[in-house]
Amino acid sequence: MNPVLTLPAPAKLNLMLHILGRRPDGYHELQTLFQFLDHGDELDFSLRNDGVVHLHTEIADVPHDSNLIVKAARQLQTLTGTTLGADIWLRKVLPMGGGIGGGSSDAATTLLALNHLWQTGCSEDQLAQLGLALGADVPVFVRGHAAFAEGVGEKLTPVELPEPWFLVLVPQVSVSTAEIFSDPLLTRDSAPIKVRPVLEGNSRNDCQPVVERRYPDVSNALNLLNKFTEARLTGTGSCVFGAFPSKAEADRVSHLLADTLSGFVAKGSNVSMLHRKLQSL
Ligand SMILES: C[C@@](CO)(OP(=O)(O)O)[C@H](O)COP(=O)(O)OP(=O)(O)OC[C@H]1O[C@@H](n2ccc(N)nc2=O)[C@H](O)[C@@H]1O
Ligand SMILES: Nc1ncnc2c1ncn2[C@@H]1O[C@H](COP(=O)(O)OP(=O)(O)O)[C@@H](O)[C@H]1O
Repeated sequence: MNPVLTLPAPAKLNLMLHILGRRPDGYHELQTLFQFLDHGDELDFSLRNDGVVHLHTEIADVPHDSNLIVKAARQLQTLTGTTLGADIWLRKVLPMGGGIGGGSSDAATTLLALNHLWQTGCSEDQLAQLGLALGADVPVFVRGHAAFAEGVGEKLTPVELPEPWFLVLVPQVSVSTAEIFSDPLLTRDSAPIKVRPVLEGNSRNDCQPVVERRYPDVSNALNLLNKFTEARLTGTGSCVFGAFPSKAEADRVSHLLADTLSGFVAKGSNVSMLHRKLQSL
């Protein structure tokens, strides 16, 4: 048995999300602030010499070849022409369709892991570009630093943010990103804003009113969390989050809400735990 490389795939939060307009291809121009959480999936990678990419873990409603992990691996094979393959296992922790980027993070971890295992020598720029074709959120996970993102999420300016503890509530609904971006009532004309006012807290999530209207469970979660701290939607949801000064305080509120809503407590981090682990290899 070949040695196994085990790496994390952390979640992200969109601390704010403004929609500036719609491009001719239908995609929306955004401004968003990404921070990572010390909480996520975990993947195991083992080298194969026959070029086969085999993900051994099935996830509900996602066929093997549509899984972003498999797609990422194959894209890297195509780009580099390597004849190597991999066996991959996934421990799925992050809720799907939750706006915390699980699929995108799995894809980014796969690109970085296999570039390392296959010794394909791609630069971070090349991997971020490859990742963008898989999803708008993949590049920030490849870069691994908290960032102010523009364009569709690919123009990244690294930022240093406070690293509070977050309580993330997980309403039991999966929100389709495409459905929210096609809603006629979505705000699409927010004025561009500079990083500084964003860091001073002058922001919101433009998707939130549309998601709240369509998903009462999300609206309930926001109302409940708002009783304790300012609550906000991440991405297109369904997850909502609030910041706390300590783990003890976040845990306390989590326990108070536990009968009504599931969730988890995790620390915000400006350097993703994937990159911290890679630096130690
Ligand atoms: C909104 C964000 C914010 O971080 O996160 P999530 O809530 O999905 O995690 C992302 O931009 C989501 O990125 P991602 O989840 O990769 O979206 P994609 O698969 O690329 O796009 C799904 C669909 O959403 C719409 N879409 C997505 C991104 C964007 N900037 N404009 C869009 O109009 C398009 O209709 C697209 O077909
Ligand atoms: N490895 C993966 N993990 C999660 N979802 C995946 C994966 N590969 C493909 N998908 C698909 O991507 C969709 C969005 O996944 P996810 O990243 O978890 O949500 P979000 O973009 O809301 O944060 C899923 O509903 C699923 O159909």
